[in-house]
Amino acid sequence: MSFSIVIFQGPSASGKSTLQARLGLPRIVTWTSREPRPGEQDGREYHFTTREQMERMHQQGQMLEINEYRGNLYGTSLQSLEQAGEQGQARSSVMEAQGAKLVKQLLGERALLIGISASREQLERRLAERNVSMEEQQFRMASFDEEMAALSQCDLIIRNDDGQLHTAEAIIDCLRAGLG
Ligand SMILES: Nc1nc2c(ncn2[C@@H]2O[C@H](COP(=O)(O)OP(=O)(O)O)[C@@H](O)[C@H]2O)c(=O)[nH]1
Ligand SMILES: Nc1ncnc2c1ncn2[C@@H]1O[C@H](COP(=O)(O)OP(=O)(O)O)[C@@H](O)[C@H]1O
Repeated sequence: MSFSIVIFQGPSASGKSTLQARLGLPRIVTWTSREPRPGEQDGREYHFTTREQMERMHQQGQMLEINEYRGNLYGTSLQSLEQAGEQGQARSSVMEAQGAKLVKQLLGERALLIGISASREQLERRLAERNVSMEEQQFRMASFDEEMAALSQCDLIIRNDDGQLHTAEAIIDCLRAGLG
């Protein structure tokens, strides 16, 4: 069996982007209506756009999935899915739980859902170390319980607690060898 898409899900700061980069598959750049954060570039972290534009794209059938998360829309366009890599090559994406569930329903066994977990205390500390404001930290932690509960829908859950990064990376390296 071969996977078309590998999706990382889990709470904020659990290490989804870090492990996605480690996997090394072409990354799908998704769309969001949220404001870019300092240092983020349009077309690199996300395609930044308006809520109206995303809703229009959705109505026109251009989106694989679209979901509201913490007050903003996030979604994967069919075009960005096609553009991410060569035909037949698996791609990777990071999604919140509802979107990941939808893609799994749509693509079935062609989608591999990898959940990343870590404790609440550790995630709060990681966010604090990233110079995120207190308000933003609370905002991002608001979905912690929901994201942790939704790990049960994953095909595989990788623990990425403090001190576990090497093990988590070693698991990803095994997957990379298998996907290559
Ligand atoms: N459903 C869905 N979720 C997405 C998509 N792109 C990003 N996300 C998720 O939206 C959530 C919020 O992302 P972001 O605003 O970057 O904040 P952070 O990951 O908490 O720092 C994360 O769980 C992302 O993985 C997408 O195309 N569809
Ligand atoms: N096992 C770990 N122990 C300590 N810090 C980690 C670990 N894994 C990731 N980090 C750090 O936590 C922060 C959040 O990681 P990131 O991959 O951006 O998370 P996410 O994409 O889930 O929001 C980064 O600064 C990253 O270097």
